[in-house]
Amino acid sequence: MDETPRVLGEAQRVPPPDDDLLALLDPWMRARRWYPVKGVDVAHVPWISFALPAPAPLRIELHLLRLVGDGVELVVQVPLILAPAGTAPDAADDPRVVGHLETPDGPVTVHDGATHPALWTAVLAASQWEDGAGGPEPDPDLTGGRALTVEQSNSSVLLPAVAGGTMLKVVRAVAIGPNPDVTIPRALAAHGWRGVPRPLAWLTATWAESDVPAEHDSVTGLGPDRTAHLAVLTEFVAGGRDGFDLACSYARQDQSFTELSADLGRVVADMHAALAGAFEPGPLLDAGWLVDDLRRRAAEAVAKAPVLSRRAAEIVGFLDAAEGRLARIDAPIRMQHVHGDLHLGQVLHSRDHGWKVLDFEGEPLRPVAERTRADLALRDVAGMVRSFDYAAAVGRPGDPTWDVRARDAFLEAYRVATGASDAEAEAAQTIVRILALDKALYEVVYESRNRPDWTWIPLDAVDRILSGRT
Ligand SMILES: Nc1ncnc2c1ncn2[C@@H]1O[C@H](COP(=O)(O)OP(=O)(O)O)[C@@H](O)[C@H]1O
Ligand SMILES: O=P(O)(O)O[C@H]1O[C@H](CO)[C@@H](O[C@H]2O[C@H](CO)[C@@H](O)[C@H](O)[C@H]2O)[C@H](O)[C@H]1O
Repeated sequence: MDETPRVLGEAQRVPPPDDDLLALLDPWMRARRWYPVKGVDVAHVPWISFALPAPAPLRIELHLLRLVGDGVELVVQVPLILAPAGTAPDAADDPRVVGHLETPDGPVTVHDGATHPALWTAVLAASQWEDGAGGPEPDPDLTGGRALTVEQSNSSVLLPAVAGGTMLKVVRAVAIGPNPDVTIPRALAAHGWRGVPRPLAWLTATWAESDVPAEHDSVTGLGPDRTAHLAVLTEFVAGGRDGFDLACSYARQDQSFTELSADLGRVVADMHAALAGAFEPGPLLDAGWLVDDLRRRAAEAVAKAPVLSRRAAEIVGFLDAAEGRLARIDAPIRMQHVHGDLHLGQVLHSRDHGWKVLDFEGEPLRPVAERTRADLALRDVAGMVRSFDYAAAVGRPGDPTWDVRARDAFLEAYRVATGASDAEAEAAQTIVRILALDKALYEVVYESRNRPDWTWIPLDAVDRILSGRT
């Protein structure tokens, strides 16, 4: 095993995009599914850029741009392939083509790098590989390789012939510091938990203190950490079906989901046990901290989603009442590492392997520090509870109790698997209900920025929870 860390640094730096390239990227980025702040008025500020070795006449550039403005301060990665014009694909309406540029070397077609085999090869070669994962092959077999087009916050590429079948995730919203989607699955796999596909390789970028913008703030986390993961390669879950698609199709056919959701409850309990074993334990829950945090997050959601403003007073009232309920909880609740954005779209089901859990990045709209802090395992439980509601809203089952039955089966299996005492189970019920509101508020912001047609789904839930219904 090559012990030399493979990281992008000073030696790979290239100039950031010029005005022409920026002008091309500007509208293109805003229209991408992964663009994290749709409809928000932000500027695209070039930050740092790297080049990867590329076969002539191609150029491979990874641009990190800051999205700044309107309360937003994020970093996104835009990997590009620059090819002489006339090299296929070239059609302006091809989704893989960003556009065309005149350069001193002649006309160039700019490709979305995440969809281009030359980038996949270059990323695999520049990545650091897990011990025993085989390491980069000089000429990886990209047969069957394809960029996924499913809804997602990052760009994923299926590479069926690389390392026995892998998924390459090209990170879009860059987490500053070690990305939890690399560190957590690695730690879980090392701990012996088999419920997560094993990360095999990852691409890291580093920069100098002088690159950190003077006006940075705590939102991006641009500061002491000067590294980020730009891509991660993980084992492919063969035959894995996206849990949200699966649940929606069960709902559509009015087929009960209780058995699968009970299995999922057990897997989530196992995941929490493995996370508790793989990482240092967090502090005991301080109800005062939780209420303050809920109030802050709710205020942020109200500020970001105008549709929530007329519910602001009710939300405050709900949290005031929650404060009293939380203060009455006796059972000690230990905080720990959690998934952070658990929902049905983050789990894959296959006949051979049951449920596998993906994407430990946490909620992509939150600052990294908030995503990696010790938290309540019940936050993941609440995330899944919300997801059964989404599946019912999309799948429209004939049975009006479809989601309640799926949810209850999940909660009961989780309770049994964690061995919760009666007092703990009662406390959990209270907390999950409160965290379900927190999640639904986050979802209203997420949907209004990404899928406005779906905003009604979490908004209905907000209204139900505020009015005391489930
Ligand atoms: N290891 C894997 N094996 C099989 N499919 C995967 C794997 N990782 C991701 N996928 C598929 O890609 C989709 C997006 O992956 P995910 O990690 O959730 O990315 P994002 O951060 O973009 O949401 C998943 O819903 C799943 O369908
Ligand atoms: O999977 P991501 O890390 O990209 O998470 C974000 O996008 C999710 C949607 O893709 C969003 O999840 C919401 O929609 C799901 C159905 O598509 C549903 O299962 C979830 O319960 C619901 O929260 C997630 O909130 C967001 O962070």
